[in-house]
Amino acid sequence: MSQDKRSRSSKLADTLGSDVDFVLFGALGDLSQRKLYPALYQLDRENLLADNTRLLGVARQEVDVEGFRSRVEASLKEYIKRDELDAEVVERFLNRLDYRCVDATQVEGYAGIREWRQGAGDRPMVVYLAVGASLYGDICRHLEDSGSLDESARVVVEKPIGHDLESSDEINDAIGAVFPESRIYRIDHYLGKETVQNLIALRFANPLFGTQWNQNHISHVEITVAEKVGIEGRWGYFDQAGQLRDMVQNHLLQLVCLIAMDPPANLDADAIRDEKVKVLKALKPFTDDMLGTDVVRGQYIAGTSDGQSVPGYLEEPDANTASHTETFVAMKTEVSNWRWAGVPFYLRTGKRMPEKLSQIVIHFRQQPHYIFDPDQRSLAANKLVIRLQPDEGIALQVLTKDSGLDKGMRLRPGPLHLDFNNAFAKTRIPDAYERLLLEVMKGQQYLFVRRDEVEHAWKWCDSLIEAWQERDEPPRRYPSGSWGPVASIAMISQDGRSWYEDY
Ligand SMILES: NC(=O)C1=CN([C@@H]2O[C@H](COP(=O)(O)OP(=O)(O)OC[C@H]3O[C@@H](n4cnc5c(N)ncnc54)[C@H](OP(=O)(O)O)[C@@H]3O)[C@@H](O)[C@H]2O)C=CC1
Ligand SMILES: O=C1O[C@H](COP(=O)(O)O)[C@@H](O)[C@H](O)[C@H]1O
Repeated sequence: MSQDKRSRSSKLADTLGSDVDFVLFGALGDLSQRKLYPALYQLDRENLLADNTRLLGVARQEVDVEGFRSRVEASLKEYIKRDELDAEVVERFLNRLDYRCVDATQVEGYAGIREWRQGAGDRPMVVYLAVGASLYGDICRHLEDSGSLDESARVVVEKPIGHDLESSDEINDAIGAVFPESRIYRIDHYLGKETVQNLIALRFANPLFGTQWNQNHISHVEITVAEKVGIEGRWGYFDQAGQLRDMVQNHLLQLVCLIAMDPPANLDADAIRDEKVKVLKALKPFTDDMLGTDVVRGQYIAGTSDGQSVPGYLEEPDANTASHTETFVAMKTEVSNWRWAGVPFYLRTGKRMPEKLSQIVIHFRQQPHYIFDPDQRSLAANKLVIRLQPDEGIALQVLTKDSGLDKGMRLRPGPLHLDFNNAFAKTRIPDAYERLLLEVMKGQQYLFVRRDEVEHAWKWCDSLIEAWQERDEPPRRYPSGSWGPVASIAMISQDGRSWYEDY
């Protein structure tokens, strides 16, 4: 066996161990092209796809296998950096692909999928639903009725699952009628981000933080997920959803869970998910009287992005000019339990902000007795800044003595800084979908969302949506390229605080 082959085999034994048959519904859609093929290619390049792993693309368009492979090759060329495109790996990857034209709503077409699976032996089947959630029920049922499934089959579903608790229950029931929970992988791609997983390591591997992580030592928590992009031509989807359903119900609440949860007994999927559910259950529900003080909804108007003029939300292609859908939301919430009582969690997320920035800031309390210059009192607290993207890293703001003979005991804030790109320079930070696809192939569920998590997240969001609907107020306008409505600054400053924008 060559050295190369040997290292490939041992890597597989550590990570993957078996071949998989992917059946990808929505094989010609945006998600597949932008995220899934590039992620699978990267896994192949890293020798993490076992030799006989195959993928069957499924969509309604009439394309032959060669045409399908050319489309996938074009996606790789568009979304993979040039120096990461290896012709040999591209060819190996494309040879794994096959295609069937199937209308997912018609059971007749599924015979093609069943035939493709014949002779698969004990190779597990992973059905990936990169289609709208309204098709999930039909697809699961038809896969079963056509005899295409076996005990090995896992299903991967994308967010959003429904638009409220009731509709998510219907979708989850339809999937659950065919697949047991242990074989359902609900994606929240934020859980696949390297820095998001790092929250678990940071909190539970460092006693320094473990002992301080509660209302005795932390005064408040900020989570910002700012996007520079607008709605990217997705008016039809986005206008029905809005930023609360698109980003808060899933990604931001998962971040809240990872920050607020108690230590799990171990790293098993259910141990982690049990703790996350406790956080979701403890979130303080919204009532009408909190809308004026604790929540701000915004919608972007025309402005600039990277120095270029960009249209407002209501001027986007296909826009309905009467829409009150929010593209920004800021809120103050609380996890009402022993650990976090009285600690506000300030969340904000919006589209068309000045930059792409996802970061969590943990603000520690001040010392009980302050002995330095009274003018510097506002400096005297530590902050832990966890930068999720871009420029992934962690910075702990500490206070030291300012140097110089004339400075006396003046304080100077400065970061103890861990920049992931510098610290781990030789390691490429993988895209979230690479990690998630790998975990699906390994049959591990800890990075996927369990049904009760989805339900409790919806229950909390529904309380806010109902309060909004009763008030029926238009969102506040904010210019593209700004940090959202001024009211979101007022919301936090009423507590004597401000959004943290340094790093
Ligand atoms: N795009 C993204 O960045 C993200 C997407 N998602 C979710 O992923 C899913 C897919 O999104 P996206 O890729 O953007 O959607 P697209 O509209 O770009 O793609 C949908 C795909 O589904 C296929 N399709 C639609 N109807 C049928 C049918 N009846 N039978 C078989 N195939 C069908 C389409 O092909 P054809 O018309 O040929 O049948 C196409 O390949 C959605 O649930 C979305 O919410 C989640 C996070 C991010
Ligand atoms: O799920 C979604 O996420 C993206 C933001 O993801 P990121 O990895 O770029 O932070 C968001 O733009 C999209 O509207 C939403 O559906």
